Amino acid sequence: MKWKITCIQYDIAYGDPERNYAEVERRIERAMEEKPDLIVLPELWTIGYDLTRLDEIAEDEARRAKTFLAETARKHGVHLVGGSTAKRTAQGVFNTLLIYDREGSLCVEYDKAHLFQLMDEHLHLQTGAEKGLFELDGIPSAGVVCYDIRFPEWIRAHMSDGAQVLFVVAEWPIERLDHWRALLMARAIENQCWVVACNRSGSDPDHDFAGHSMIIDPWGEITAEAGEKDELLSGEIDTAAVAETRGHIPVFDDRRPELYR
Ligand SMILES: NC(=O)CCC(=O)C(=O)O
Repeated sequence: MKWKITCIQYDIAYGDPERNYAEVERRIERAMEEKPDLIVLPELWTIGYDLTRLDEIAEDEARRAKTFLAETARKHGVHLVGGSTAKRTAQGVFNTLLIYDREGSLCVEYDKAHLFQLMDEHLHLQTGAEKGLFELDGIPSAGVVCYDIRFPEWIRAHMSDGAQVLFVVAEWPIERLDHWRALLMARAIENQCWVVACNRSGSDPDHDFAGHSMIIDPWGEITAEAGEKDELLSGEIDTAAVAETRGHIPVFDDRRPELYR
């Protein structure tokens, strides 16, 4: 399967859902001029990291984001890795990644599993406990959120279940740009999978963000990479490269899980 992918890297308005919905709608319209098969949005694109006002700006059961993403996917006939939003539930607020296929059907609702203490997530959010596995056009895929990429065992658990493409949505600060690039490349190389990572650009009151959304092939080569500023980053992936790479160095056959305790 070949997919043309566009990552919408932009400067999320802090704590301002109205502005963000309008901005993302406009940017998706613009991205569609290139007719991608799949569009990716960043982490917490509805509110940014304004976690102290979640009472006001988190969405009950992520209803608004779900309606917007489903309708947008259907209207444009595009798969939407719809970034994440702050989802209010009876158990508290989750940082939730939503993925829709081009018919507007929900493929996966993944709650970020690892909360990033440096950005106070542990004070305001709940941890998820389910994997972000799904299929698009019959391709087994996985989606995770930002800090999750620092946990290779979590990503491996997805890949051992057969995923071939890893989608990462993020708000990753600039001071750890070298970690962002190295971790994404490592996840691609060790799992012999495509990595499609969409970060935000710009700043909020506490952080400057890195941009550098990227697409990495199963050999670990970066095939597309954005700069620091707002950008529509486009690239193509061919999922046949996964079987080729896994056939060349059969890491998954050679694993010795009985040793890894
Ligand atoms: N939003 C996040 O999870 C940020 C993670 C991060 O910056 C890191 O270094 O890890």
